[in-house]
Amino acid sequence: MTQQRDIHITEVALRDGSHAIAHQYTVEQVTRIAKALDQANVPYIEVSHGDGLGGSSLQYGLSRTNELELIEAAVSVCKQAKVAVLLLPGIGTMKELKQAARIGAKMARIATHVTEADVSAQHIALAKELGLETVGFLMMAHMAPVEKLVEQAKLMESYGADTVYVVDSAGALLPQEVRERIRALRQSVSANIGFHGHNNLSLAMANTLAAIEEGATRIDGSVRCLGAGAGNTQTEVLVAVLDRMGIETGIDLYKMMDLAEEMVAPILQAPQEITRDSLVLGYAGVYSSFLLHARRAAKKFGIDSRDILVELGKRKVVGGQEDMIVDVAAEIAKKKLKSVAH
Ligand SMILES: CC[C@H](O)CC(=O)C(=O)O
Ligand SMILES: [Mn+2]
Repeated sequence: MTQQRDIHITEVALRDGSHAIAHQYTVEQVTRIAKALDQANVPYIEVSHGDGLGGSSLQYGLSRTNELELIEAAVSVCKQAKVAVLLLPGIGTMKELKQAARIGAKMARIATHVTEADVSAQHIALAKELGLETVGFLMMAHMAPVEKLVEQAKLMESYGADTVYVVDSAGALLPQEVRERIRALRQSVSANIGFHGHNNLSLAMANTLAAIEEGATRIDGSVRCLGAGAGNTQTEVLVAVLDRMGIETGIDLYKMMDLAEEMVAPILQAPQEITRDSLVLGYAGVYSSFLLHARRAAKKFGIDSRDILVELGKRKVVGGQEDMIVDVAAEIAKKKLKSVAH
């Protein structure tokens, strides 16, 4: 089934959504959901641990099921969709990327902090060598000025990335800031431009539309918003909105609505919504995937998770520094004890 598409959507519920369910996907769930997404004509379906290939660990959260089994399951039921994998150099390795390609992944998204594109060079080169469609994924895009983002995107393009993404990992960007970033990239790189939003400030949809209006053609969505923090731009809603705008995604809206309601909603222990914690992520500019870790640390030390998140924001902590969450929580608890003693 080929169709002319104005916007190419990558569905991330089976990867970013894994954060929201503490990486507990089963083969059965992934098979059912991937099959339904494929039948709804979604072009790309990302499957990996929430922190990318190799993420299953005590630091990032143990997966219930080996991600290679999940990827294999998705590949086995996709007739037209391409299965994508995410890889953060340092968490995932070349070996895992090769394994993913061997079992049928067709797209690799290589993610780095927005100022560290240089660490993606070898992984992007390997992905191209393996014949994968390759994306450079610049995370925490709110933390760098526009010129820096452009410089880093150019690096990824020079390594061979077909597409470069602006990733609003903290859900902290405002629509005007998204516009500036996408516009600047459009003027400076020839690669496709993509946008990945988080809904911590309830701006994922507005930011996604701003990105599209400025020329982004690769867009991430997640069924029922399933993703870290308050989740991502809701795919089935995005498909409906773009349809109203006369923008073609090639995706069957009713099929998306049905799978969201019947397959994804029942997996969730609680609806994906903007809670006080996820709101603080966007407000303080903290990595969305820190949310569950901060909640656990808050419980352990008997403190408010918002205090941890605000402090992490002040210290500009980035992905890979998850161990800081417990350190910060311990410091806050100590200060609290001292102030009670005085
Ligand atoms: C830890 C990887 C991260 O979840 C990637 C991503 O989706 C983001 O930065 O938003
Ligand atoms: Mn994300």
